[in-house]
Order: sequence, then C-alpha cells, then structure tokens
Amino acid sequence: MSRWDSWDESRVRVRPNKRGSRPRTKETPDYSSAPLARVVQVDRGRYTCFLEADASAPERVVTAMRAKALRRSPVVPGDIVRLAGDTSAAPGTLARLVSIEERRTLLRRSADDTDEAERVIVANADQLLIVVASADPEPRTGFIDRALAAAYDAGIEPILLITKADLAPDPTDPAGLVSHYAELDLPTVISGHTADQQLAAAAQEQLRTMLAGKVTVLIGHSGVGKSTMVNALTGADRATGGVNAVTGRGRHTSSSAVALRVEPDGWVVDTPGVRSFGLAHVHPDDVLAAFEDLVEGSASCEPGCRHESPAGGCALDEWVEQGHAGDHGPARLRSLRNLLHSLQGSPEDETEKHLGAP
Ligand SMILES: Nc1nc2c(ncn2[C@@H]2O[C@H](COP(=O)(O)OP(=O)(O)OP(=O)(O)O)[C@@H](O)[C@H]2O)c(=O)[nH]1
Ligand SMILES: [Zn+2]
Repeated sequence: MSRWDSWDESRVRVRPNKRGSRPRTKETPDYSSAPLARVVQVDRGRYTCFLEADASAPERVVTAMRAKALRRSPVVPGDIVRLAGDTSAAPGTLARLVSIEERRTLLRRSADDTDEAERVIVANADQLLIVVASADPEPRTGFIDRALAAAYDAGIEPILLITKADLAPDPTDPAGLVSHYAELDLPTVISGHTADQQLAAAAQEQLRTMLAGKVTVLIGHSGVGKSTMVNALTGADRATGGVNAVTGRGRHTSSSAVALRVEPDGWVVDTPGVRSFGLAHVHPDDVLAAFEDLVEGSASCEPGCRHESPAGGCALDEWVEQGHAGDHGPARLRSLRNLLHSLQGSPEDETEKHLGAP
C-alpha cells in the first residue's frame, strides 16, 4: 500500500477559511475552494486531470490519486473533480482527488443485457458521435440503434459520422444510412478520403463546428476510422490501423477512455475498449422521451407499456394513425420500435480483438 492510500483525510490540516464563517469539522474538510479539474484518463488508480489556467499557474496536466474518503467512489473520464495537495504538475508529484462534482450526464453500459450491474463509461458528455464506415467494415444498423438508445437514455445528443464515403457507390448516401435514418432528426456527417488519401476537409470543419464547446464521446467498431478522425481534429498522434499493421503490435496501451482537446474549447473522448452497449438498464420510456413528436401519444398507453404493439396495450399506433405526429408519424414509430427492439437483442462483442494479438 502506498502512502497515498493510507493518507487519512480526517487528519489533513486545512488552511482556515478566509471568510472564517463556514463551519467545518475535521471529518469533512471544506474543499470548495480547491481547484476544479477535468479527468481525462483513468489508469490503475491514477487519474490524469486537466486544469485550466488560473491566477497561480498556466493550464496543466496533473496526475492525482483518490483521497481515502473516495476510495469506493468511481471516477471516470469526463468527471469534474477538485484537487488538493500538489497541483503543480511537476514531475513526480501527485495531487489528491478530494471531491467529485455532480454529473450532468452519465453514459453507461451493462456488462450484458441480462446483467443489471451497469458500468459508467464517461461522465458529463454532451454528445455521442457514432462512427460507422460506408464499407470495410460494413456498417450494422443494429449497432447504430443500440448506440442511439444508449444516447437517448443518457440524455446525450447523438451524431452519426459515416466514414470512408470514398468506398461507397453513392457517396451522398453511403450504405443507404442517410435514408434509413431520415425520420430521426439525427445530425449526420459524411467523411471520406480525397484522391490523394487525405481526409476531406469539409467533414473535418463540419465536425469541428459541432464539437466546439462540447464534450463528445466517440464510439465505433475497430477500423472504421476513429483514430484517423481524432488525429485530424486534435493533432494527437494516436496510432492508426495502418501504422499498427506495419509494427504488428497491439495499438492500445490502455483500454480506458481518454479525453482529448479539440481547439479551442471542445473535448473528444475516445473509448478504445468499448465497442457496443449492453442496454439492460435502459427503459423504453427513456428512449421514447427522445421522440418529442410521439411521446404525448403514450399518455393513453397501458401502465408499464413497453410500446411494442397495440396488442400489448400501446396507444402509439392509434395516435399516429390519427395523424397527430404528422406525415412522418408512421415512419417515426417504426424507428422508435427498431430502437426498442434493439434493447432486447444481445449485445455485440464488446471486447475488441487487438491487431497483432495472439
Ligand atoms: N478509404 C478510406 N480509408 C480510411 C478513411 N478513414 C480512415 N481510413 C483507413 O481505415 C483504416 C482504419 O482507420 P483507423 O482510424 O485506425 O480506425 P479506428 O476506428 O481508429 O480503428 P481502431 O483503432 O482499431 O478502433 C486506416 O487504414 C485508415 O487509413 C476514409 O475516409 N477512407
Ligand atoms: Zn405504448
């Protein structure tokens, strides 16, 4: 056990509050003036945190460990935390992570669909960027539907990124995905290589605009082009599949999510170990809530309706037939049912085979 693990929070001396007014016990020190930081990576009990510039220091990346009092509190990338102790970021220093701010959103997954024990992937995300390739590998709507359901459940805005449009016969609607999701109000970006194997600039600019000021989580199967896009947007030098094929070694040094900055004020979170979602924790009503044009129609559903069919007591079919959701109502209901159906399917392989792994 390191000395950090045995650090007793109750014995930490805290400087007297300047205002001198707030009561404080030695069991619960007041950390409300400790600097806030964003957790960008978690690796075996070490938390890499990003601190904005303040009066005393420029922006910096600080490594922290959890204070004893937080030993049972999960801390995930995207968490906003307070740091005490040495926050200088000088080599060899460790700060103490002393509190976790309330999370605005939580992107979770279940270990599998029958396991209710859910796991948090990322905190405080605003957007989920669902990345699929036009081809190589072929896109699967089941994967997209599951990701959409997870996003709606978490209250996170989904965006669809279709890569490798250069490999598609119709680059304006690669793999027919644009028309397939036409009823969903799903912002969609289409990207591809130009003739000289460079990423088309237009898609990068479009994404850059959508990512500004937001925390955006990327999810997609191996090889769809996530690293290629992340590198282009962040300037980060993350290994890509191509490089990897040359070295023949597994490319991920860590399977944990990592947040990278998109200048000037956006963040992308890459989730190398997560390729799909178990959705056991997602309730149909949380998915329905994202369908603002349909949700009102559920007022006449049987209590506890899972919105599967009129036979099951669902009032949505009648509502849509009566035209309440407009011309697109029937198609929207079909989209909703696709997503709800995906809640029952089994999750795809969540573990990823690393290139070069035995
Ligand atoms: N033709 C084409 N190839 C692309 C495009 N974007 C990426 N690629 C290639 O697809 C391969 C995989 O890209 P990566 O960025 O490593 O994919 P990834 O999603 O990060 O894959 P993992 O790291 O395994 O999860 C690389 O050889 C890229 O050069 C594209 O728009 N068009
Ligand atoms: Zn219903």
